[in-house]
Amino acid sequence: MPSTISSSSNGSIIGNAMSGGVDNTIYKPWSQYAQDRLLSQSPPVLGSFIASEIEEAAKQHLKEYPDAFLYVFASAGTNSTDKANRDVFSKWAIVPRMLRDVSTRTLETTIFGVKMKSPLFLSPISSQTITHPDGECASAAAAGKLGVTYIMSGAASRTIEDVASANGPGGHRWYQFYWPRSTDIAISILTRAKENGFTALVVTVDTMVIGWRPHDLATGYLPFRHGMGTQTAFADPVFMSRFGEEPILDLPKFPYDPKALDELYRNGDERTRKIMYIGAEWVKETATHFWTWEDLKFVREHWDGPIVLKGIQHPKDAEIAIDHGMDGIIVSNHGGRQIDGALPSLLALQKICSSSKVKQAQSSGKLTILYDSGLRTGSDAFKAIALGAQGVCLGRPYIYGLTLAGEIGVDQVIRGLLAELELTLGLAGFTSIQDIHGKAEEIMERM
Ligand SMILES: Cc1cc2nc3c(=O)[nH]c(=O)nc-3n(C[C@H](O)[C@H](O)[C@H](O)COP(=O)(O)O)c2cc1C
Repeated sequence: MPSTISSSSNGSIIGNAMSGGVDNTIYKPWSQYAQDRLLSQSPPVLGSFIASEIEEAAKQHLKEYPDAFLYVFASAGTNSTDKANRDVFSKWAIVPRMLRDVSTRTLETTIFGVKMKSPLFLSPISSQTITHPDGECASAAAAGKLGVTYIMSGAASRTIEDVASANGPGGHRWYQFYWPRSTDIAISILTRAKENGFTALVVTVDTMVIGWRPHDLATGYLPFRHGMGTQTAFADPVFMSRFGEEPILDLPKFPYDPKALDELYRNGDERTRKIMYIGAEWVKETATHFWTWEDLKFVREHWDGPIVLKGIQHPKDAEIAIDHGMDGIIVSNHGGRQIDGALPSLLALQKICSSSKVKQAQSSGKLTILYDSGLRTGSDAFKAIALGAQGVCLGRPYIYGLTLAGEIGVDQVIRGLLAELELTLGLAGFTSIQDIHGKAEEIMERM
């Protein structure tokens, strides 16, 4: 195996020396990670590369806080949509081609005019500090160092400013907007996101209210109640001025203990009472109103970068998004956390990408399509891209990496998935994402 590959390859730069006019930049392909692991004498940081084993280890790790694990793990109702999201990947099989020179491979792609090292995004996930003390800052840091785009949740447990700083000056970051009803607060949040280098806005359209999640309902687990996952609001000067307060930056940290906080509340602890009161006001701002297509005009007026709707499942909605001048969609069912018994998201992707209006908008560069929900492996990413996604979003698996090991745990999850994607690409006979994009009919078989 060659130890270096051409400059068109992806991966991280491990050296950058100019000698005699020759650029000796050495690129490390993502698949080098597999080589490194095979030669390593030590186990991987997460103990495994198998998503289900890492999930189990995260469950064990959080055994003193089972509700925190279940908040991440569980979905709506009977978890049937979550299961369907996984099962559907096995309905498509990759049919590899042989004897092609695919020794130089790249995962590079360009999205909204920005060249990216890979088509991977980290899905917006709220309240990450319930699983690890470093919360979103660790995930954003790992993504930033590996050139993966970090989508920050509007319900994060760290500030916009801190997440941007952890993601770093060269990091790619998008902001996911949970839309407050008050115009002045909405504008303030959008302005802060813009000023902190978030280049695209993700508007989540499938979570106007939280779905029926039996585990959280049975245990009364709602981190936002105690300010966990509301740091965007508590750091916002416009929102806080409504209560005559300065921004509050030290909200509950890991380990998040709802019972202890409730006890403090009952005992009249002034600070806890204040946080719980303001937290409840924020929930009223963001989780009680169903926005409509017409309302998107407001977002367009106040955000001058690309806008991406997250949670689209119906081809007609994808078409309406085009009519409303949206720049992209994330085909997602929120990991099955909103509707039990819903369409598996990969099937939704196939249907959406079969619409001629969508195809035309995508090929003319008007509409970017990302995939989300149930993605666990590099092979899953290959399939979603072959079905028409330009990029893929990873959800729960990186939170389990975070739970177990903070930033280096997220790093392992990302590297593992991208190494597997690059290997799968080559073993299937292709050298780039562009080779397989939208080619499902030629390169996969429906089972
Ligand atoms: C604990 C948790 C919190 C989430 N928070 C958000 C959020 O704040 N905003 C959002 O758009 N999606 C949120 N999601 C959904 C994810 O962005 C993504 O759609 C989902 O995790 C994909 O499913 P998967 O993890 O099974 O692949 C959350 C998901 C989980 C598991």
